[in-house]
Parts: sequence; structure tokens; C-alpha cells
Amino acid sequence: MVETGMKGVGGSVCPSPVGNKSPNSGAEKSPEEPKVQFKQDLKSVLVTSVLNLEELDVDLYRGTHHWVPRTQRLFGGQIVGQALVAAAKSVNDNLYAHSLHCYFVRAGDPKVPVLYQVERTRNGRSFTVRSVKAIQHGQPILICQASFQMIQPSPLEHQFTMPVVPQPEDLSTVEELIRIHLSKPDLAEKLRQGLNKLLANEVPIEIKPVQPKLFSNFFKAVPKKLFWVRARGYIGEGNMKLHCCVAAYVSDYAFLDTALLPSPKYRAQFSASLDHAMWFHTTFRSDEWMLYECESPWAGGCRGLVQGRLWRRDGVLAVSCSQEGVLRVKLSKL
Ligand SMILES: CCCCCC/C=C\CCCCCCCC(=O)SCCNC(=O)CCNC(=O)[C@H](O)C(C)(C)COP(=O)(O)OP(=O)(O)OC[C@H]1O[C@@H](n2cnc3c(N)ncnc32)[C@H](O)[C@@H]1OP(=O)(O)O
Repeated sequence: MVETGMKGVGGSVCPSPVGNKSPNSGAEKSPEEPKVQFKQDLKSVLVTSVLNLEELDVDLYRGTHHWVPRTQRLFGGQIVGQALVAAAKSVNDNLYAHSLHCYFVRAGDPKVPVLYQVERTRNGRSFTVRSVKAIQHGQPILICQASFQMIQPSPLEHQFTMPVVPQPEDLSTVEELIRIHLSKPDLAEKLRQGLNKLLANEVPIEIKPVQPKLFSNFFKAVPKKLFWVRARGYIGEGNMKLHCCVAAYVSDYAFLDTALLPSPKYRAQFSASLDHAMWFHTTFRSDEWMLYECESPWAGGCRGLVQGRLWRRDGVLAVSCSQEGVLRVKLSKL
């Protein structure tokens, strides 16, 4: 287990008995793959920096930023991940995060740190609830409720079946796909600039789209996409609390744009997640490939609803996510 600066802090994801059964337990462990070279060690960024909050007082923490989206508002996944770190620090070690519900109420300002104020809402016999306010300039930017539970085995167990898709070793990373695009001489200049900016982002998340066409082409598609995702770098087994917070970070990254897939003639002029909910079903490793199955059952009223499932490689459903976002679009010129 790596030293994370979060060691000894109570709370983790719930290792429910469902997690002990592997619908696809024959899946092979991924061999070591060549890593993209970045200016910094992105594993350190996520584990020892972004999710390693500074304790200022009892139930009061300060978080720093790493990657900021081009919108120049703080990445929602970072705020949710940090809020969950703060919440988990105030619960006993025998309690495990099983869900969180958040509203992004103001844009996060990348120029100043975020304070996280934890309220110990309730300590129960089975369930314990924490409310976290992320604050900047004296005002909340995120309100989050996280619920923790003791391990409670149950005879009631079921899950959907994981979609059958190519394995990550047989797919290209987003960076590889971008480079293929950049090598096309007839690429529109604006698109070239956009792709170069995307390539320069030091995002501590690795993605392999299952349908690269959705990433590269502009055609009408059903509002559904699948991609393999993992945190960059090695985190290791044992610290489920950390994997849970990393999953919160990862889950917001390429989620909301699923709602744009049926409308390729529009591009988002303003998009931001309004709320975000997660349910942690069982143990998982956020530094190992997980399949993110994203779909958007509805869009309207300048909003889009997206739902996601993070599947462990062995076919176990590890995390479910839901989000609504504001989507103000304009006709695409490309
Ligand atoms: C398959 C693999 C592919 C991989 C490739 C991936 C590539 C890139 C991935 C990048 C992913 C990044 C994902 C990032 C997701 C996020 O992190 S979102 C950030 C988290 N969420 C937030 O920050 C939202 C916080 N909340 C808010 O900001 C506010 O609550 C709100 C803006 C939602 C509230 O809206 P409102 O009440 O309208 O606020 P205002 O401040 O008044 O307005 C805000 C702007 O909207 C404009 N506006 C308002 N109303 C209207 C209207 N009726 N019509 C048009 N425009 C309107 C308003 O003018 C403001 O605009 P400006 O800011 O002034 O431009």
C-alpha cells in the first residue's frame, strides 16, 4: 500500500459480499503497457496532492488544484473527490462510503484553494451521514452529502451483466487517437488547435474509447458510450477509501457530453455539471482498467441527464453514477 497522507483516516468503499463473486473471473490481469510521458508524475499529483487535504481545524480542510478544464472553472470531479476525502476523515474505520449526492452551486475559482467544512449530520448504528460544504470566497461552491455503512451481508444480491466489449489492450488511448487525427493534412485549423490543447492537458486519467468513431467523427449516435478508464500511475491494493475518492474524480470527466451524441450539429457553448450522485457497490481498484458505460436517457430545457456504470474488469458492477448538467449549445461550424 502506498503512503498517501490519508492513512489512518476512517471510512472506505463498502466491500459488499457481491464483490466476492466475479461473473467473469477468467479475465486476465492486464500486462504492463507503455505509459504516456508527462512533465510530472501524475500518480503523485492525484494521490499525494489533489486528494491529500490539509487539515486546518477540526472538520475543516483545504484542497489544492491540479488540472483545470479550459472553461477555467474547477473540475467538478476534483471537488467531489476532495469533499469525499473530507467526509471520510470523520467516520470510524469500520464504516464504508456507499453513496454521495452533490450539487455544484457555483463555479469553482482556480485562483484560490477550496475549503471543505464537514458537518457530522448523524451517527447511526448502521448508517452514518456527513454533509460537506466546499467553500471559496466565503460562499459554497458545492454541497455534498455522503453516507457510510457498516459491512452488512445480505441474501439479496443481483446486478446487470457487463457489456461485452474489446479489452483495453486491443484499443487505443485518447492521446493515440488524437495523434492520428493531427496527422491528417486536411484537418480544420480550429479542430487542430482544440486537439493540441487536449493533448497538452495533464489529466491524471487514462481513457481508451471502445467506439473511437464517437470520439473522432461527427455523426448522429445513440446517447450511449463506453470507454475503459483508470487513474494514471500505481495506487495499489488496500486503501479502498482512496480508490473511492479517485473514482469520484474520474467519474465526472467525460460523462456529461454523452447527452450531446444524438445532436452532432450542435456543440456546447456552455456546459457544467449541476449535480452528481454516486453509489459504491463493492471493492474496486481505480488504478486498474474499469469499463465506464455512460448513457443519457433524456435531454431538454437546456439540461441533459446522464447515467453511468463503472464495471470492474471481471464483470462486477462496482459503481453507479448519475448527473444532470446544464447544456447551452450552438450550431457547430465544423
Ligand atoms: C470518450 C472519451 C473522450 C475523452 C475526451 C474528453 C475531453 C475533454 C473532457 C473535459 C471534461 C471536463 C468535464 C468538466 C465537467 C465539470 O467539471 S463542470 C464543473 C462543475 N460544475 C460547475 O462548475 C457548475 C457550478 N454551478 C454554476 O456555475 C451555477 O450553478 C450555474 C451556472 C449552473 C447556474 O446557472 P445560472 O443561474 O444561470 O447562473 P448565472 O451565473 O446567472 O449564469 C451562468 C452563465 O450562463 C449564462 N446564462 C444564464 N442564463 C442564461 C440563459 N437563459 N440563456 C443564455 N445564457 C444564460 C450567463 O450569462 C452566464 O454566462 P457567462 O458565465 O457570463 O458566460
